[in-house]
Formats: sequence, C-alpha cells, structure tokens
Amino acid sequence: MIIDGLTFLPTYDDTLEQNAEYLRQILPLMSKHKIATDPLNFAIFYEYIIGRNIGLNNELDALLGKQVVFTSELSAKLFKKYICDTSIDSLEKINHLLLQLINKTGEALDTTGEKASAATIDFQNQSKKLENNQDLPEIKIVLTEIIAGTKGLAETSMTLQTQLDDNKKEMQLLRQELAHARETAKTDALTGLLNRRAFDQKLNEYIEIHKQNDVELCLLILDIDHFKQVNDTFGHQMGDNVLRYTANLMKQHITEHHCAARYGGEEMAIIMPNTPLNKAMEIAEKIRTSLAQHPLKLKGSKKSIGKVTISIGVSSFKINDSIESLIERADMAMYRAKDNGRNQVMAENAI
Ligand SMILES: Nc1nc2c(ncn2[C@@H]2O[C@H](COP(=O)(O)OP(=O)(O)OP(=O)(O)O)[C@@H](O)[C@H]2O)c(=O)[nH]1
Repeated sequence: MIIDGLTFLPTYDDTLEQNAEYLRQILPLMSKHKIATDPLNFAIFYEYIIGRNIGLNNELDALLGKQVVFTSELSAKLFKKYICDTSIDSLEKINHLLLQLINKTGEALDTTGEKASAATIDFQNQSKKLENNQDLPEIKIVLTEIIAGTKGLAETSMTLQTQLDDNKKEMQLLRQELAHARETAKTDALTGLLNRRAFDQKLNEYIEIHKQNDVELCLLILDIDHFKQVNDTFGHQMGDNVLRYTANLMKQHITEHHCAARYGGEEMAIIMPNTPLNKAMEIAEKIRTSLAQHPLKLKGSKKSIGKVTISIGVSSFKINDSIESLIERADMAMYRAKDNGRNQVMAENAI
C-alpha cells in the first residue's frame, strides 16, 4: 500500500551477500520448527535473523521455546505487531469507512436523480394538460399537482443537501484519521522520532533539493556508547528509557527544519538542511555534552545508572553524493569517534 510515496512495509538495505547469509540461517531454522515458508513467515524470520526488532525476537524466542504451533492467525498477529505496525489497521478502517461514504453518497444521488426524472415527466404531462385548456377547475387541479410536485422536489433536494453536508463532515474526519495514520507510519513508536523508512525518504528529498540549490546539508549519525552494557546491567526496559531520553534530548537541540530519526537499534540520525558543517558540529557537540554531563537516574529512585555517552559522526553533502555515500562518511566519522575513545563528535575526513 502506498500513500504519498510512503510504503507501509519495512525497507532493507542489506547486500546480496548478507541476504544470502540470512537465507542460509532462516530456512534451516524454519524447517527445524516446522514453520511453513510462506511470505509472511519468511518476513517474520528474516526480521528475527537480522535482529533489529528486539520485541519480535523476544516474543519469537518465547514462542519457539514453548514449541507453539505457528498458525496463520499467529503469523498475521506477529507480522502486524512487529513488522507492519498499526498503520495497516487504521488504513483498513479508513478504507472501509470511505467505501461506505461513497456508497451512501451514490445512493443519495441515485434517489434524487430518480425523483427528479419522475418529476420532469410529471411536469411535462401537466404542461400538456394545460395547453389550450379553458377549464378553470381542471387548471386548478393541474396547478395544485404542479405545486405539490415542486414541493416534493424541493424536499428531495434539501434531503440531498443534508446528506451531502453529513458526508462532508465524515470526509473531514476521515482526512484527519488518514493524516494520523500517515504520521504513525513515519514515526518510530519507541522514540517518537522519524523511523528508518521516513528518514530514507526525507534524505532523498533533501539531496534532490540540495543538488539544485547551492546550499549546505549535513548529516549526523549518533550511536549510544556501550549500550549493550546498559541493557545487560539494567535491563532492556531501562535501555528503552535511555533511547527515549536521548531522543528527547536530540529534539531539544535541533531546530524545526532538522529531521531527527531512529536510524537503527541504538543508532539515531539527524538531517540538517541549510546548515554548514561548523554549525552541525556545534549542535552535535551540544547534544553530546548535555547527555554526558549528568549521570542518569532510575525513575523514582536515587540509584544512578551512570553517565550515558554518545559518539557522533558528521558529514556534509557534496554535489556528487548519493544517499549511500553521505551516510557512509557520517558512519565512518562516527566509528572514528568510537575508536578514538567514544563520547566525542568527529567530522568526516576532508576529501
Ligand atoms: N533496549 C533496547 N536495546 C536495543 C534496541 N535496539 C538495539 N538494542 C541493543 O543495542 C545494543 C547494541 O550493542 P552493540 O552494537 O554491541 O554496541 P554497543 O554496546 O552500543 O557498543 P559500542 O557501539 O561499540 O559503543 C545491542 O545489545 C542491542 O540488543 C532497543 O530498541 N531497545
């Protein structure tokens, strides 16, 4: 399903070699658990093997551990819950309501049309009766019939107007629901940032704009340091809270023109259109220091989980850049920040 060029299916950017490797792992696993290799199940196990969908992996581990039978209902439930999020449900609902609305409008128009045609025939017959008619009582009867017909037609037209007004209101509600579903489809549920596919789409759009105009565009890739340790020491829930906290911090430091996204598990990204590299570095530094400044505390307790830090890589758009090359340079800068001791911001290498 596509709305405004946005697909509701996840996107994968793994190489052919990686895909082949996943396949070598997926098929024996599905076969071991006697799971049908239909497209839905395959998508579920693909996500499981690539391991970026922690919730799915936990639930699937539990199900496989209990040797639960993989019914088509269970597959559909997992697929909707972890792969295609709630947008499908909202869109199905909107689609259904829209069809109802179209049918109702069609019926109302048909009824009005039929009544108008019948009235036209009546009026033609009545006008024939009036031609050269000198009989006053008869003329009176015909005129009374014409007045009644006109009144009926006016009522039909009023009913149609009311029906169309109601439909217009319903249509406005549907438009709002659609806008909401569109937002949900672009948003990462945990952090409220843009999700990966919306990020890819936005970056593509900005690259096209920046190719045509000589203005600067920067990309930040942010990765939480030793995040596995946070999960291992304080639990996955706490890890999720740290992700949410970091995302909120990012939101506080960027402007309304910047787009912050959850790029992967514990990796985030910010697209900064119309921003020179030194300004992007300055904002990255502010995000880094405000996170590293204070140890994070467990909610409702004085216990500290220590300082959480991030490493950030920054790249700036060059005229021959593709989406991949721009991301790669920011990624490489981020890995240099990690290699250099973490908790720092690094710009791409000068070319
Ligand atoms: N809580 C939580 N953890 C996640 C999520 N997505 C990914 N992770 C975890 O993030 C961790 C990433 O670990 P690594 O890639 O090994 O890197 P790291 O421990 O952050 O270490 P460095 O990046 O080298 O500093 C893994 O343990 C993943 O399970 C999520 O949505 N929630």
